[in-house]
Amino acid sequence: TRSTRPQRLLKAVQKKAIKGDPQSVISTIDYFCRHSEWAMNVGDEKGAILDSVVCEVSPSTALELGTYCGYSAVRIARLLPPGTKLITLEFNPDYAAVARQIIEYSGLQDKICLVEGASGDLIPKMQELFGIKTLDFVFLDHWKDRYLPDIKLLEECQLLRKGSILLADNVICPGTPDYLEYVRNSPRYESKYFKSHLEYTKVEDGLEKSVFLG
Ligand SMILES: O=C(NCCCOCn1ccc2cnccc21)c1cc(-c2ccc(F)cc2)cc(O)c1O
Ligand SMILES: [Mg+2]
Repeated sequence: TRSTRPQRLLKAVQKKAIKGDPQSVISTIDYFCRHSEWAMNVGDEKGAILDSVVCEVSPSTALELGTYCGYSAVRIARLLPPGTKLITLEFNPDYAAVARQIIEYSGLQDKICLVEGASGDLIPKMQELFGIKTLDFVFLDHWKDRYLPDIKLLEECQLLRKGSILLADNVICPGTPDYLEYVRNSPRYESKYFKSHLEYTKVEDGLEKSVFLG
């Protein structure tokens, strides 16, 4: 049967990228998605904003919801200080299988812990599974209708502390209206919108950065 888009993206990485070089994996994926087949990676334009927030936060504990093919996991992990790990959660086993191989190809497998499952199931178990108390940084890039319930769950599970940073992809396209309304109006968050474009297109999209105030 026909290969899947993630499998074709993986093949392009294995053919064109330099093994062990995260930047070449990132550039190869961006080239493939711009010139061969669009795919829902955060992309180069929003990726640069993601990079700047990760560098600013320099997190000791980081969570990504929505791995897909591992593009943003590689972007984040390449910037993490030594000894820190990114936990990334993927619901779709086929996406996870491709992401593992792309992460390994980039040489960042020791900085990334990929977990398969649903956010609603994993979040309550994070402290016991990973021996963490709170999260310094969360990148939301999974089902858009799960952003709001999941940050409420992060609050309930005491996984956020004063100063924890949430960065949400796709707040315009496909859009996360209930999440935006909440973080922009809740006294417990200070929010800022970074205007950009949907990956590899001219369509407006953006990232919302929200600081938990405790
Ligand atoms: O849908 C998107 N992402 C989500 C994937 C499933 O995530 C499922 N998923 C991953 C962990 C996880 C954990 N728990 C539950 C569900 C969980 C997504 C979609 C678009 C997009 C924009 C315009 C279009 F015309 C078509 C698509 C762009 C993006 O940047 C996206 O991120
Ligand atoms: Mg996205």
